[in-house]
Amino acid sequence: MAFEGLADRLQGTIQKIRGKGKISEADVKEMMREVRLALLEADVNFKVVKQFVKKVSERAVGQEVMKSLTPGQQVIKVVKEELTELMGGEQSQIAVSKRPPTIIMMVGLQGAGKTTTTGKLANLLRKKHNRKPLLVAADIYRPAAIKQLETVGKQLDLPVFSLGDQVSPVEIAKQAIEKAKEEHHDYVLIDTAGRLHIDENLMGELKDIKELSNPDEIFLVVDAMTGQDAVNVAESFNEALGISGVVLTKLDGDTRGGAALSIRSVTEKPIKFVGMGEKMDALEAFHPERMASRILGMGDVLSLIEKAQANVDEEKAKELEQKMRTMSFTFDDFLEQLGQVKQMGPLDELLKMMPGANKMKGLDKLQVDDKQIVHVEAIIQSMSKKEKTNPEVINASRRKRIAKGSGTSIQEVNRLLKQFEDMKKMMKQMSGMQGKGKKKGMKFPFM
Ligand SMILES: Nc1nc2c(ncn2[C@@H]2O[C@H](COP(=O)(O)OP(=O)(O)OP(=O)(O)O)[C@@H](O)[C@H]2O)c(=O)[nH]1
Repeated sequence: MAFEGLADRLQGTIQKIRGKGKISEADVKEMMREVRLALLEADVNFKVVKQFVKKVSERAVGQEVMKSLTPGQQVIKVVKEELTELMGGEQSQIAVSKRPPTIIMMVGLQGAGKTTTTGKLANLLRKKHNRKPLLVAADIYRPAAIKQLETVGKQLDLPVFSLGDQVSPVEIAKQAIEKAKEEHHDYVLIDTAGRLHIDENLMGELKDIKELSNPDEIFLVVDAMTGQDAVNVAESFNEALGISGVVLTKLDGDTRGGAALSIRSVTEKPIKFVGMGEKMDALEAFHPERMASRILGMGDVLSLIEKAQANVDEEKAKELEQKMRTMSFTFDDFLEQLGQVKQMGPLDELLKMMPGANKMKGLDKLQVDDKQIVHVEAIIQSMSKKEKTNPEVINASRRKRIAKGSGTSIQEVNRLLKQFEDMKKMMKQMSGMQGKGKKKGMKFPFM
């Protein structure tokens, strides 16, 4: 899991001071020593670490007193705010040209994920922003690169502009932009050549394309797994070409986090998007504050909610809520809820966004098994209508029949019945609590 070591260490440090009613300078010093180590271990640039620790220390010692927080919580708040700031503060938006098409140049070293990201970004622009992007294959040095972009285009059902590998990239860009104007594409995404390392030829060509196409954005794609190398690459590209933002790929891997935390501060250019997997929908806008929460174990609840909103039918959600309140929740509802959760993506990914998730030891190994869900579904489908509505009628012989019918075991049937009972109890507690204004952590009912 990305940021795991950093998250563990920072959360350990925070745990120590969380409840403290008083915090001395020595406490802050001690804490800052651990924060410093945690950041260095996560491969964050040492200058960045130094500045960060200095800022947090100053603010933590000279805290204005807020009544609603304990001193321990105030220090945590400072750490979170500064982490957010370090990653760019506000979420940064993608440019929109006043005179369409908006032109985006995608640059980066080979293997960083440039071509994949170009496809993902076009997909996002179309799906989320209702745009009509044109993809441009301008990497003529690696014939496979053109094919790769064409494959991506086919997969997404998006047009790809290509003139083969005998025409110069500058000419390709020029003609692509003309075509985009004619055909009313509002975004042009130019996939430029990548090399194994930065050299003058590459930069020269990129500068030529930049000069001709006058792009609204130049996105540098870097691989988060390469840590400080990614930061150095960003610095070089920015100096030579001037970039407008960074896309950090492979954040789904177990990167220590150094690149994510250093790039903004070193290059003064924002991280705009993060790649979270190989699939074409695995690109997310980068939210510094959410990322900071995630690192500090406060959970990325907002992203989770957004994901849920994108996938859950609102009408149905309301209906479900009503049922939960009136306690008329049945196994049929449960089945439907399972279906909706499944649409949100693999369960272990969702779980990782929950507050305290990286405290749950072995979550990575746990691999919340989507197969398990299939079993649960099979069990429910083997129940009669009456059993689904009134599970208390399910006696021993019915359990045997259900297990047989669903190809599972009696133990599994028992477990599900028990979980369902527990879940109903929990719902009762929660709906009872709402009136009193108390909060309790939500749990995935069937975990
Ligand atoms: N896990 C994961 N893999 C990714 C991500 N982004 C890209 N990849 C993978 O990284 C590999 C390289 O991606 P490409 O898009 O081919 O790289 P490129 O930078 O275009 O390389 P060139 O075309 O050679 O310049 C591919 O196997 C991608 O599937 C990501 O966010 N997560």
